[in-house]
Amino acid sequence: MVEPPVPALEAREISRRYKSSGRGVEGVSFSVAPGEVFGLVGPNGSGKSTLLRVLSTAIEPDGGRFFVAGADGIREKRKVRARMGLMVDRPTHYGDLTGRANAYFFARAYGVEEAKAEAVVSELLDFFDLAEYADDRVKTYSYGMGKKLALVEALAHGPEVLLLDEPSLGLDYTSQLAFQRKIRDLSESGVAVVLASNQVDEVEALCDRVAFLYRGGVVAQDTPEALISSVEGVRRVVATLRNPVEYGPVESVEGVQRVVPEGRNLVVHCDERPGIVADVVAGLVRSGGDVVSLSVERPNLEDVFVKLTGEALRRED
Ligand SMILES: Nc1ncnc2c1ncn2[C@@H]1O[C@H](COP(=O)(O)OP(=O)(O)OP(=O)(O)O)[C@@H](O)[C@H]1O
Repeated sequence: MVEPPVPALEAREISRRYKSSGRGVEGVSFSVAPGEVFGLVGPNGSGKSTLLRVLSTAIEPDGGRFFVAGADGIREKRKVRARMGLMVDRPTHYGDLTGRANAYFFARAYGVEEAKAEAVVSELLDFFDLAEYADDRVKTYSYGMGKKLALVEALAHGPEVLLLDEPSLGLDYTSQLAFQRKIRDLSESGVAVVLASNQVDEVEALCDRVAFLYRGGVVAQDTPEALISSVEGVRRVVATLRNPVEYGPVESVEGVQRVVPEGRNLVVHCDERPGIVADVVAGLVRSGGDVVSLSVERPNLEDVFVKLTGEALRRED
């Protein structure tokens, strides 16, 4: 009989609650195959970072187990750590050292031998357009440069599993493209990637499967296509307004599920029914909105999340 392939990462019923807040994650299970890109999507506070902290062995779960290429995440921490690369959403560095030195020390700490560490770090710094700044002190780096350096560090030892927390948030357009290219290359070479992100366009573009996290638990898990096809009857109306408005009248339009402000846009998640777009526009006008442009878009993962939970992925800050 052929043995089923060993998952690159397997989480079984992971729970971790913070004593002070009583919040965290509860009973989270998923499995990621070698070469698979797996998205973790959920609003602020849904438990993405906590889950990644557990899976990276930074904190122990209260319950459940996890395995990295078969190695037990609780009993075989060293083995698991060596196989994993982690990028946290707020990376910290030694500000007085150069970017190159930071990344080099990281690689050496993972046991990469000197010459190889130097070569790999240079290659990655180059890939992420950091070569020019490689010998500047990190305290002079911008936020985006710090994020790119954290990516270099997560990748330098050649991990089998990559855990990335909001990796492309704060990256400029070119850097986001470089990041996506790198993820595709790594996946082709068999690296499993867990991508915690609320950039739904990027998640749809990169991820083979996605789990939605909500209040510490997984509420749905499937391919982006399957998830989106579950909201066929949903429309996404995006209105650009000249000025921000109180949009209560739009929310009370029949069939409107949720209105989410995004910069100068109002994104209206609504059911598909005859006349709904006209009614949304009327609601915008009643709100005092001066509509600059309006588009009706196909549903995306954000609409799926709204449908499942009644809440938006991104809240107003
Ligand atoms: N150190 C902590 N002590 C107490 N509660 C915490 C701690 N860290 C996180 N929490 C709580 O645990 C829950 C999950 O937080 P977590 O940071 O994992 O969410 P997240 O999905 O990563 O959010 P974000 O998108 O904002 O990073 C939240 O309700 C949060 O308030």
